[in-house]
Amino acid sequence: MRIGIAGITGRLGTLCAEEVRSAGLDLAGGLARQSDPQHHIVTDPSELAACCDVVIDVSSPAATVANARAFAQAGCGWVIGTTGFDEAAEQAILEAATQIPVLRAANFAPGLTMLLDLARQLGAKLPSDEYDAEILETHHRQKRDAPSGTALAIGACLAEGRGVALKDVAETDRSGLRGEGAIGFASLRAGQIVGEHSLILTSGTEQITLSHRAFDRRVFAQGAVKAARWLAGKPAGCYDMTEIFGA
Ligand SMILES: NC(=O)C1=CN([C@@H]2O[C@H](COP(=O)(O)OP(=O)(O)OC[C@H]3O[C@@H](n4cnc5c(N)ncnc54)[C@H](OP(=O)(O)O)[C@@H]3O)[C@@H](O)[C@H]2O)C=CC1
Ligand SMILES: O=C(O)C1=N[C@H](C(=O)O)C[C@H](O)C1
Repeated sequence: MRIGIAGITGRLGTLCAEEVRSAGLDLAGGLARQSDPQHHIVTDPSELAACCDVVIDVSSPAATVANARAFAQAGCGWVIGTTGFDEAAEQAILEAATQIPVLRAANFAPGLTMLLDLARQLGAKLPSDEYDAEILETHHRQKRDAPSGTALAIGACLAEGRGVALKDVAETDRSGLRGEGAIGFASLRAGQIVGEHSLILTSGTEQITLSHRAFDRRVFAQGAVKAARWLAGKPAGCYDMTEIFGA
């Protein structure tokens, strides 16, 4: 099975390449902003897609629209770990998923995949007029997007459990009073912290916190490679990490 990595020179992409090799799979090449023919690194996503069964994309939202077109045209699978998309990128992903298999996960870690399901359950069971929901995420100083993709995914699952859409209740600007039923977000950026997320639900009489801490970025790379192996040859559509780790 031939795997390509978009963002191969990055923090996560480098580790994904190592995991592909150590799983005995064929690392067909990579995509970055600078080509490097000696290491099969190209700048054109069509060139990468032409030699891959699946591409693991851990690059940048700026690359997503072009990647979507190229991968859909070539018919290769697309595992998306990138976060921080705008509306155009979201649309491009949905369109691509009508033509190719797309597995999208803001977080490839097994524990976090479980946490998403727990968030959905808590949303369904703990009433939003009694339990205030806050999501706190902490990452390294190089991270560009906030809230993190994982924080937004936790919020979306909690909102789903509550029977509302996250966009209607998300609060990222914390000036003024918190809204009724709001899901609040807070972000910290410091040092080399790999990734920490907490969902905190607080009533007048108790508090429950679900927390996840990734202390080795390899947990994401391993999940991404498992996802790529699973996705190869699947029908077109949208998939997520519950296919790999259950929930
Ligand atoms: N799903 C998950 O479990 C995880 C997701 N992530 C997400 O993965 C993404 C990458 O994170 P990280 O590795 O830390 O980031 P880095 O900045 O370290 O790496 C980004 C990579 O993408 C490439 N790149 C950037 N812009 C473009 C572009 N316009 N076209 C093609 N390639 C581009 C860079 O190439 P160059 O070197 O040439 O600049 C580099 O290889 C982020 O969105 C992050 O949130 C991160 C960790 C876990
Ligand atoms: O940029 C990162 O590093 C991470 N990004 C993902 C996110 O935005 O949720 C996942 C992980 O927490 C690390």
